[in-house]
Amino acid sequence: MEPIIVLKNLWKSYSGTPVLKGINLSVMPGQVIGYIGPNGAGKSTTVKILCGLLSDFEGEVLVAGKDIRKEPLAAKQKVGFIPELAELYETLTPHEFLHFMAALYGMDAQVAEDRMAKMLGAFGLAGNLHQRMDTFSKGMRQKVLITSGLLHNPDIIIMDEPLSGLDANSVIIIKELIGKLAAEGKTIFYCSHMMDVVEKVSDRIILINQGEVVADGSFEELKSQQGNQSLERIFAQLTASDSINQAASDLLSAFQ
Ligand SMILES: Nc1ncnc2c1ncn2[C@@H]1O[C@H](COP(=O)(O)OP(=O)(O)OP(=O)(O)O)[C@@H](O)[C@H]1O
Repeated sequence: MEPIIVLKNLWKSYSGTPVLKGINLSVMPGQVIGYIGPNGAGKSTTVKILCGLLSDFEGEVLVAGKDIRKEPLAAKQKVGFIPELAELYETLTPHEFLHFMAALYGMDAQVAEDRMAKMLGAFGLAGNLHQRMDTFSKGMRQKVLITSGLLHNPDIIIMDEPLSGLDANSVIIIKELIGKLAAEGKTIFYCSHMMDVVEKVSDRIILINQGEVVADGSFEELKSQQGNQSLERIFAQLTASDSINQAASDLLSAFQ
């Protein structure tokens, strides 16, 4: 089996400052990757490159066997992106917005219609299909974004903090959905700071720090390497430059 995502010696700089420093990764179809790292580690930059939103990088990126720079449209057809925050066209209804997205992907309108009805129904939004999204709560918007990322049935699903704003029941639905999508052979690239969720849903965890991979393996493998700790502890051990307790005290001292 061929890897579905390949990053070869990926470097990316902003104004001459490198933020990704030679990332190498091979992801096999059906894997659920938990891509984690501290603020500013380079997660969103990696995701933007994978989605074809940034092209001024060095190295090679293959998505579903396509070079993302040479064949961006063919690669993007295979990818569904669920961002944490996105510009939704708020004056549209989910029905209008999702049909617009479906048309961009060249989907059959009836297939899109049936899928959006089922997906929004599963999220409890069946009654909101024709309501303008400027009246929606954060969680309702997030459910529309998730639907939009999955509507064209992509082989690769890239999620950047997809649970942001979702209530507890919806979080459970998404966690279950990730497992079911992977069982169908979909590849999930899941970026998050929610360590408990990453621990549960991922079968491979990649930890980056300052633009470099510092750990790569299943949760069990990371635990055996790092001394049987929670993912939160492993994360802190591999990425915190200063004591976390000290940082909390320093923050508090600002009020004294
Ligand atoms: N458009 C930009 N111009 C300049 N610097 C940028 C730009 N976007 C990101 N950076 C810098 O690149 C580094 C990596 O940012 P990135 O957004 O990829 O991190 P991240 O791991 O997603 O962080 P977070 O967890 O906070 O979302 C940071 O130092 C950030 O300041």
